[in-house]
Amino acid sequence: MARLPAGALMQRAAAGLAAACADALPRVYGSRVTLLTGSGDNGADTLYAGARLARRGASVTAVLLAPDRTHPEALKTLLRAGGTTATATDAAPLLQHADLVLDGIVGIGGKGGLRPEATHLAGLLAASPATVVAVDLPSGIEPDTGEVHGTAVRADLTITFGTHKPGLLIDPARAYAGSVRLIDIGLAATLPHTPALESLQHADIAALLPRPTGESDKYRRGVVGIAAGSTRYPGAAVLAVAGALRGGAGAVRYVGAATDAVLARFPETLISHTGPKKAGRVQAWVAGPGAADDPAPVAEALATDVPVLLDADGLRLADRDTVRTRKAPTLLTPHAGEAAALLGISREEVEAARLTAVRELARRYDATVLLKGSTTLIAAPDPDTPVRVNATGTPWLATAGSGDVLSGLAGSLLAAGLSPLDAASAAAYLHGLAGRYAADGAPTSAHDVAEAIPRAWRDITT
Ligand SMILES: NC(=O)C1=CN([C@@H]2O[C@H](COP(=O)(O)OP(=O)(O)OC[C@H]3O[C@@H](n4cnc5c(N)ncnc54)[C@H](O)[C@@H]3O)[C@@H](O)[C@H]2O)[C@@H](O)CC1
Ligand SMILES: Nc1ncnc2c1ncn2[C@@H]1O[C@H](COP(=O)(O)OP(=O)(O)O)[C@@H](O)[C@H]1O
Repeated sequence: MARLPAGALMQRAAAGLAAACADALPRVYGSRVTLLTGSGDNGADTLYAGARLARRGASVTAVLLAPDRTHPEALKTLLRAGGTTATATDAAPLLQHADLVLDGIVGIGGKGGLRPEATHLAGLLAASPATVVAVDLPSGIEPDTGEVHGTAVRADLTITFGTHKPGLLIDPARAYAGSVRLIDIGLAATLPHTPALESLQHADIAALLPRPTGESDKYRRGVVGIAAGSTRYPGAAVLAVAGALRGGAGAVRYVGAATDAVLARFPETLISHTGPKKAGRVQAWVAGPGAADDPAPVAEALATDVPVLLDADGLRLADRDTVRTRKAPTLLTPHAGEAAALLGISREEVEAARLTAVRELARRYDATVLLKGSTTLIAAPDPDTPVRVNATGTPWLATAGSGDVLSGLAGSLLAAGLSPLDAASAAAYLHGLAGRYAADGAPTSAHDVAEAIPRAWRDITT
């Protein structure tokens, strides 16, 4: 992100910060505020905000990480307002007895984790009962990727300026930010034209969802083929069909070994007793959930000229060169473990660097990739397309089979004519919202999530 000189923008940032701190304190007058002030503009923000709080009667002390490189004007302003300074060696009692701590060690200029002195302060802060407000972003997280290298500040509240940074949206860094409040300081004209990330909201998703018209019939609305399930895992087929039936396609066609289980639950499913190749008219295939070790249906689906979504076993069974060279688009929907296997790295490495992982998979497979988990990310094969971060969801979705529901839902949207990027984005959004409704603060099941999809759809579109 381009950096701008201080000045008016910094004053706006400081005003917003001071107002947020005042909201977070029972009262400003007489409260004890400690500033963790680094040598950059992020530190200067704390000094200007601290000056505003000092003028309102707070007792404000700035712990200066680099006393000789502190922003001189900002420091003068704090001192004039009655604030005081301390060095890092005196920080322990100041942090322990503060009501509120403003973290301005580093902002968007901090890369590669905190340096030792800052690490020490972050450790002391973790043991403090004070409310921690991070300036722009919590110090120590990687602003542009959401990675965390070593110790980082854990904030209760982050006041961010102008735009959300990727690190505030992607785990693991996201978890360090607490609640995030965006303040508009007039940066819009200076932000990059194409963002690195985008996060679709209700109205964006509503505009993508298919709507039947007077001319619609089941074939025009799209037929989604589900090649899933096995004698070992029949439930995966049932759940993928459950998701597909709620995804906007006009019909769901099933091929596989779980016909009886699928029909028992969903008699409206069309059944084909062949593989995908001869199954009849289908506008998009979902291949892989519960497929166990049979590569044939996956290979047959990939040999068609319609979009294919590969999930679960399908990811393992598919041939990478076939995916890369097919003409019709492919959508991959791995969780972190599956992504790790495809990339030849560990699950932990994927979870620590989700943005890199999803981009790399999209590049290697020349496919759209939806990486599931605590932060769901969707990357298109074109590296210049912003990665999408899903805004809905709940950890209650981490329940067996909920991924199968997602694959059916996304496949149905593909069959209805959405591009892989839009189908994946809309499916993740609906699925996350349905997960929240189904769970409502208590454990839920994949089937409940599927049944909550229509409510999520209605909420988005009405
Ligand atoms: N237009 C803008 O971009 C605005 C930026 N503002 C603030 O300016 C910040 C960016 O300021 P800067 O570019 O000066 O950068 P930072 O203040 O984020 O960090 C740079 C300073 O931190 C030190 N540092 C770097 N990495 C470190 C590490 N790992 N551990 C400890 N110290 C480290 C460096 O020596 C450098 O002096 C934003 O985050 C925001 O708070 C606001 O004032 C509003 C306007
Ligand atoms: N910690 C989490 N927070 C939010 N959502 C999660 C979390 N863990 C998993 N999920 C979501 O739950 C679903 C699980 O899918 P998946 O791992 O494929 O399960 P399964 O293979 O059992 O169907 C995905 O939509 C994923 O994004």
